[in-house]
Amino acid sequence: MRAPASLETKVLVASRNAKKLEEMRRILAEQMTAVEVVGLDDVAPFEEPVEDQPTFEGNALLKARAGVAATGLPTLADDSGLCVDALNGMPGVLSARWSGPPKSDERNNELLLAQLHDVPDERRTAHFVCAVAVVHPDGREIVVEGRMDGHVVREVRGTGGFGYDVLFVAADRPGVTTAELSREDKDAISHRGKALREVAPLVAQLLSASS
Ligand SMILES: O=P(O)(O)OP(=O)(O)OP(=O)(O)OC[C@H]1O[C@@H](n2cnc3c(O)ncnc32)[C@H](O)[C@@H]1O
Ligand SMILES: [Mg+2]
Repeated sequence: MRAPASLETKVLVASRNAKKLEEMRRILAEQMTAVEVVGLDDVAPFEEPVEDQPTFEGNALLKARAGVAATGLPTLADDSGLCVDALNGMPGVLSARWSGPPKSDERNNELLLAQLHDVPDERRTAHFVCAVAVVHPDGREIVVEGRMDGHVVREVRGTGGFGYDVLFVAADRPGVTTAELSREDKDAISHRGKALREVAPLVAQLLSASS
């Protein structure tokens, strides 16, 4: 027998990226007031999967399934990245580790700038993608994707956000990088904001509906 919905309001958010997790917690808190979000630091350590899938969806599912298997909690995971048209969609799923280990946003940004050095302004278009996977212990799974279009600028600007935000200008907010937006404004237009706002009501349904 399944537990009543009232006992099933904890959701594990499986991310090791503190700044991403902060965005996820903030957006989810607005959308799902009755749900308690726990992080990987709040549960017993477990072996986390290698993100070796060719798609954001595949990696998000890997991370969410591993969380459920280890904790028994409904688990939500985000796999995201920047897809640059002049680089045939790269770094894409490799965004976090584009410049090799250990993960470094600063080196990733330096490498991206170097790779785009000779690319003229009109061909510096790019978009962020965020796939959010939610996996329930009973096997039900949901994946949604959000996207934010824009372009890559020529020098880093701003102190907010994380990752490639210092180099990315969203089409919806011309003239400033997404690292120069307020947290709320980034959430309003971001790939992550879009995906999480779409998935939140589905999570509520998943937690309350009997299978
Ligand atoms: O897998 P987890 O543990 O969640 O943390 P991670 O940082 O490795 O996350 P991903 O594998 O999903 O890789 C996402 C990378 O894409 C970039 N990225 C994703 N969303 C971004 C955003 O909103 N702003 C800037 N860069 C972003 C950034 O380099 C992230 O490290
Ligand atoms: Mg990762």
